Amino acid sequence: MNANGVAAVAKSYQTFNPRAYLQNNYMPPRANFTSEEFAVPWKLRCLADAFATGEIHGHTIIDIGTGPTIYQLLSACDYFEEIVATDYLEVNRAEIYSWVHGNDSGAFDWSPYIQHVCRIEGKGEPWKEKEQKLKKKLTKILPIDVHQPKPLGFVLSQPADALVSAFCLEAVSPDRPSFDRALRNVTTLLKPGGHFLMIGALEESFYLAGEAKLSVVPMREADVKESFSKSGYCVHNFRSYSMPPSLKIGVDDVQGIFFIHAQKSA
Ligand SMILES: C[S@@+](CC[C@H](N)C(=O)[O-])C[C@H]1O[C@@H](n2cnc3c(N)ncnc32)[C@H](O)[C@@H]1O
Ligand SMILES: O=S(=O)(c1ccc2c(c1)CN[C@@H](CF)C2)N1CCSCC1
Repeated sequence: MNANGVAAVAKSYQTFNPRAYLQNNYMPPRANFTSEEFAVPWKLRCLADAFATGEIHGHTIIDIGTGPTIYQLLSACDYFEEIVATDYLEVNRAEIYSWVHGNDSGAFDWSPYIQHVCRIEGKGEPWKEKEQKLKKKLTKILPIDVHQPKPLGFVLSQPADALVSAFCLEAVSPDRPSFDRALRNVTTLLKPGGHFLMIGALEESFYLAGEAKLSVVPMREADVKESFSKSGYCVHNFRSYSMPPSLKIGVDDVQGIFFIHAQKSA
């Protein structure tokens, strides 16, 4: 284990600013919904399409490295009874808590995302209904460390039916072996035969979140597929998106995004 590298990552996250991170990635102009050619609609479409297959359902889904965002949970709402958010930082867990339980004052406004997902899911669901449904199902907001063999400690009594994760493992792993170990660690949280939906960065080496400059292990498509295969997954779907120059504004050096739908061997 690259203990020094993991410790350096943990130190770098101590200055992570959730609001700056949200500003950099989830607010206009970067967060553009006007066309499916943009990154955010692409991500939401990948998740909506995966859940629309009906293959991914059960009682509990765990989001690995939730951060201060909830967009990655919107299409899971109709397929799970319980949604568990997790993050390493208390400041991020507090952002999620504020959105779920707060009176909307000060919490981040996810309504454009909720409205977009209701539109592309095509069920005619009022966005306020989806918002309330997610808030009701998001029952746990837990500390996590993907570099620990038991990332959630001894909190959960049984493995989850599914996992979802967005921009986490590559953003917290100092190198490829650490990424592979982290994937193996979080896989212990998933039941055999369970599904894992992951969105992540391609060929990214850094990103900014306020004062924090975070290192990212650059991943290529082949690296992602190899990691999942080595962790005992069957890859059902892999899609990638190339970042247009207009979306490269200096807050990171991401070149593209990947979406992978993989199933843990039974
Ligand atoms: C790039 S952010 C991703 C946030 C969100 N999922 C998204 O889609 O934007 C990476 C997240 O990983 C969290 N993190 C940092 N170290 C971690 C660790 N050792 N284990 C799990 N999560 C960690 C950070 O606090 C941060 O919220
Ligand atoms: O949804 S994104 O693809 C996105 C969203 C979040 C992140 C990245 C990219 C890349 N850096 C990650 C650091 F880990 C965080 N997006 C990038 C283009 S503009 C809107 C936001």
